[in-house]
Amino acid sequence: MAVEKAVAVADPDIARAEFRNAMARMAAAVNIVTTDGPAGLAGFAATAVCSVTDNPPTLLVCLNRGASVHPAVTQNGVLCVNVLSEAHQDLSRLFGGKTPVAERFAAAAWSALATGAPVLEDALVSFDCRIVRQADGGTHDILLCEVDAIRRRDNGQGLVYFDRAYHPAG
Ligand SMILES: NC(=O)c1ccc[n+]([C@@H]2O[C@H](COP(=O)([O-])OP(=O)(O)OC[C@H]3O[C@@H](n4cnc5c(N)ncnc54)[C@H](O)[C@@H]3O)[C@@H](O)[C@H]2O)c1
Ligand SMILES: Cc1cc2c(cc1C)N(C[C@H](O)[C@H](O)[C@H](O)COP(=O)(O)O)c1[nH]c(=O)[nH]c(=O)c1N2
Repeated sequence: MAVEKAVAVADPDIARAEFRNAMARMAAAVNIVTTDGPAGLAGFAATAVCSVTDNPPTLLVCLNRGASVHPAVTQNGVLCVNVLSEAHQDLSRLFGGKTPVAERFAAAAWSALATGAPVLEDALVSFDCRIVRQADGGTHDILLCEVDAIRRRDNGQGLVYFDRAYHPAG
């Protein structure tokens, strides 16, 4: 095993950089989180998504307070977590960059389930959610999301983000 350095992270700037380098070594599923409603249509690429409990079915999503999508997501109070397949790398790049909203959504086909948040037609699975609580995570808001509806397909490989690059999960 190659041994790497251990780093103390007292300096905040070094801590941030070292934390990001460390997080780059944590493989994560890639999702597109969408919303629609009175505050408008929006969507962003997200890896900070995980399961909280199955009773009631609940996910958490960490959303940067400075993101352009933040007002739409939090004011609409609904979102859909669309889990991406290996075929969705280009779509993820669109939703993870500074592309205008209309251009992001024009690149794929969408439908809706219970909340009206856009459901990606060929997602591996889509969790249609209501935001039931919002916790303060500093630069990010931690959104606790109860699942109202699920759509799943049983074929296709996942998409993983690791070492700042996309990889097929299988
Ligand atoms: N949780 C997040 O907010 C998050 C996650 C992944 C990527 N991003 C953004 O996507 C862009 C490209 O990311 P990258 O992975 O190629 O390189 P990067 O060096 O910016 O990030 C490396 C890793 O650090 C974590 N990270 C990055 N920014 C973060 C933030 N603001 N808060 C908490 N964790 C963060 C993520 O796990 C990321 O994969 C950057 O602008 C980054 O901020 C944000
Ligand atoms: C692979 C990957 C993963 C994530 C992101 C990016 C990328 C490339 N981004 C950033 C988010 O997608 C980005 O803020 C918006 O899409 C574009 O920024 P604006 O919304 O225009 O500010 C991101 N942002 C966030 O608040 N929570 C997250 O979990 C993630 N995860």
